[in-house]
Amino acid sequence: MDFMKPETVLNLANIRDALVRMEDTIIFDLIERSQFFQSPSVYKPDVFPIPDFQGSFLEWSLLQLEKAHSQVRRYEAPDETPFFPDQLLKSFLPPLNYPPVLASYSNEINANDEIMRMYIHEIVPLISAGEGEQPENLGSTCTADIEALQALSRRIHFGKFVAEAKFRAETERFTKLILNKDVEGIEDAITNSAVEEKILLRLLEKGQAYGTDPTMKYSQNPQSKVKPEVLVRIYKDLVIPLTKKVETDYLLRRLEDEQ
Ligand SMILES: O=C(O)C(=O)C[C@]1(C(=O)O)C=C[C@@H](O)C=C1
Repeated sequence: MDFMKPETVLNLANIRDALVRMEDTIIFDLIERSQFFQSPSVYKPDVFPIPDFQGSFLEWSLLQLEKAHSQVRRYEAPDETPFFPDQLLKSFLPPLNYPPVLASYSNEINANDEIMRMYIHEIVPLISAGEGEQPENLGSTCTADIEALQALSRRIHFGKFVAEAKFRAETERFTKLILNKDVEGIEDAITNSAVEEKILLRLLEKGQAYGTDPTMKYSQNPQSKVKPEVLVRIYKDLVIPLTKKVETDYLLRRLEDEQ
């Protein structure tokens, strides 16, 4: 899909292809993070004497990166959602002027606080190499976290494109549901259980393939770095439900643009 060509962005098959590719990035990022211990000091506020900053080492690191990336226009792209939208810097490059494909309020749909909470409290304990601290790996842990968080955020906020494509395909049906503020009805309308099942099955296969050394496949006990069942659980309980929440939050406001 090409963000300069709106028709390619709102094609549900293209969107789903992009989501499939993002699985690979997410799995590899989680595998990368899994070699380190939990290291709670990365996530607790005010553990380190960071000058002029109150918050965790991870928050500080991610903010520095977002400031730098905002200057190379990362957050002008409609598929990138910052964790610190109020603290970005202006780019000295000319603006990109992507043709609008999403509703005018789409930047206000930002699930990154929830993604951060879910990642720290649910995903990190599931995938880390052990509990406790690894002081020599604070930086590597934190950069692995940032990669994983950004990949998860991009995937989950892709729900906006899915929602827009679905709204355009069934405008009348969604208009009724939105006017009735029928959250359950919207959730039902955006759910495609067959697609979800396919994703979970594919994750199981990918987890078995990517997480192991392929030359060891005939050995008795090839070790997965992140257990395939854990990947499935992360998607089933966290990634897909949050994607659906982004879709629903986006759709609930979708008639604002029609007025
Ligand atoms: O592919 C879709 O139709 C989506 O809405 C995306 C997604 C997902 O998160 O992967 C979410 C809800 C559907 O039930 C199926 C899949």
